[in-house]
Amino acid sequence: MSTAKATGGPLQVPVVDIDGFEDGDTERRAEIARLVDRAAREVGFLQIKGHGIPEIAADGLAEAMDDFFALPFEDKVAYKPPTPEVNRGYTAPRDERLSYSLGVTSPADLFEAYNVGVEASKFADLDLPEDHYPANMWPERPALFERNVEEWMRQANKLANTLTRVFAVALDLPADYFKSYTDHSMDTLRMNRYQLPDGDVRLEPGQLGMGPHTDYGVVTVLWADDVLPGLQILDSEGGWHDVRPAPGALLINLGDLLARWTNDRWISTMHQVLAPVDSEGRPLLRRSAAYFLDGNADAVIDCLPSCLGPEEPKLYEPVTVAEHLAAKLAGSRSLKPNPNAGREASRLRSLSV
Ligand SMILES: O=C(O)CCC(=O)C(=O)O
Ligand SMILES: [Fe+2]
Repeated sequence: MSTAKATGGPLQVPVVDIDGFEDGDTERRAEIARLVDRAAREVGFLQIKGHGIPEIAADGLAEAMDDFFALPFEDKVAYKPPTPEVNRGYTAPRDERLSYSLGVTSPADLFEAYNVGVEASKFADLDLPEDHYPANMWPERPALFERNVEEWMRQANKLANTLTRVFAVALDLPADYFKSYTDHSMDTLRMNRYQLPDGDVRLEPGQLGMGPHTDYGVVTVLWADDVLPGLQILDSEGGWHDVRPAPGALLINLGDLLARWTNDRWISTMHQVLAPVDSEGRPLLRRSAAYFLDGNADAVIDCLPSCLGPEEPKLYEPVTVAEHLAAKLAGSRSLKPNPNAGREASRLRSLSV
C-alpha cells in the first residue's frame, strides 16, 4: 500500500476569473487562456471565479444530498445499481476503491455516493449504447432531489463546456475544437458524503475517505465543503497538499483525457480525500459533488500534433473514451485493478515506502 502522508501545507491553487471569456474582446480571452494554460501545466487544479452559477443552485444541490444521505441505510441501498458496471445510483461506504482505477491496491474507501448522469435517451437520434449511457435511478425521496440535482448538472455542464473552449484557445486551437469530442458526452455527477457513524472510527492502516486517483475524463467541476481534513493533491515532488475551496469559487481539475491530448504537458492531477476524522479522533462531515465531463463514448483520444516533437515522443497510445472509462471504472467499482494506467500509477508507486 502506497498511500502518502500529508507532507505539505495548503498549496496555492491558481484562481482564474473567466468572466468575459464568452463575450469579452480578444485580449480578455487571450489573458484568461494564458492563465489557464499556466495553471494546467503547473498544478492541474484551478479555482474558477466568474463562473456564473447562482448560489441557489449549489444550495439546492446540498439540500438534495443532505436529505438523501440522511435516509435510513435500507432506503439508500434500495438504489444500488443491478451490477457495479452500471455507474448509477447509490454506493455504500466501503463499496469502492478509487486507487484500483490506477491498478494500485488499497483498503476500502470510506465515502458513500450517489451517481447520476447523461442517459442514452437524451440523444435519441444517435442510438447510443445503454452500457455507457445508463438510465438514471432517481430516488422517490427526497421529492426535490431530481429537480435540484438536474439543475446543478445543467449548470455544471454549461461551465464545463465553456472550459473546453478556454482549453482550446489555450492550446492555440479553434475555440470549438473539442466540440466534436464532447457533443454527446457521457457525463456523470458523483455526489459524495464522508461521515463515519458515531462511535465507529476504527480505521485500517492507510484507509482514506477516497483513495488516490486521477479523474478519468476531460474536466471535473468540483463543489466541496471547506472542511479539513479533506481533499489533497500530489505535487511533482511527491508531497500531498490540502486544497481548500476559496469562497465563491469552484474547483476544477483536468482529467486523463487532457493529459493524453497534450502528451502530459497539462497535468491530470493525482488527488485523494483523507478519512473524515478530526485530530481528536472524532468523526467529521464533509460533502462534495464532482461533475465529470467525460467525452463522447466513441471519440478516439490521441495526442495533439502540436504536443509532439523530436524531443517529445508520444506517451500514450490512442484510446476511445469508452475503453478508457471502462478500465478505470472496472478498477474502482468492480475491484479489477486497471492494467492500463501505468503512467498515472507510476507517480503514486514512486511514493511507496
Ligand atoms: O471530495 C472531494 O473533494 C473529491 C472527490 C473526487 O475526487 C471525486 O469524486 O472524484
Ligand atoms: Fe476525483
